[in-house]
Amino acid sequence: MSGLVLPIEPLTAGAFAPFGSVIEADPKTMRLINGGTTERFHALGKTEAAGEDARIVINIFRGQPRLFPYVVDMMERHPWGSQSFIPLDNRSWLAVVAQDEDGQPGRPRVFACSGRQGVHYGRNVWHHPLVAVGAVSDFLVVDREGSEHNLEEIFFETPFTIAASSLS
Ligand SMILES: NC(=O)N[C@@H](O)C(=O)O
Ligand code: NI
Repeated sequence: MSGLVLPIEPLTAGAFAPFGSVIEADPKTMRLINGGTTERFHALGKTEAAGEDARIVINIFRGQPRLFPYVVDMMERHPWGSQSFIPLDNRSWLAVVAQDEDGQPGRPRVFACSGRQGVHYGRNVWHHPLVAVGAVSDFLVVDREGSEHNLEEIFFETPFTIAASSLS
């Protein structure tokens, strides 16, 4: 296996806070609307789209399942906007993020996301492209479209490995 084996951590709002937010039906965010017939879990992610002609777009990403052990050899970030991933198939998946260290991604952290947990990556936060697990999986993806180039990729000299998905 290539390089350091990365542990898989449970996704919690606190652990993920340096990278963005967790998109889930958290009772602390809930407010009743529509005459009490609907629970609104409010502002789970604060989208950002910078640049003259920038706008937020809503997409569906159909991800092929990654094979494990999976080699994390690169990270990316979007300097001009945020990016949010919400699973549509109620299938567990992995979110891989890293702190910025002088313009480079630090050691990646791997979070196990349930099929009812999405994540919101803040603007310019290092992350690995979508890591679907187990089967082809659809995700609702909310991110930024605009004229500026919105993708920065860094490849590690020494890659990391996710040994096996310990997802149920
Ligand atoms: N390229 C693209 O839109 N996908 C990545 O940004 C990703 O994070 O999966
Ligand atoms: Ni991305």
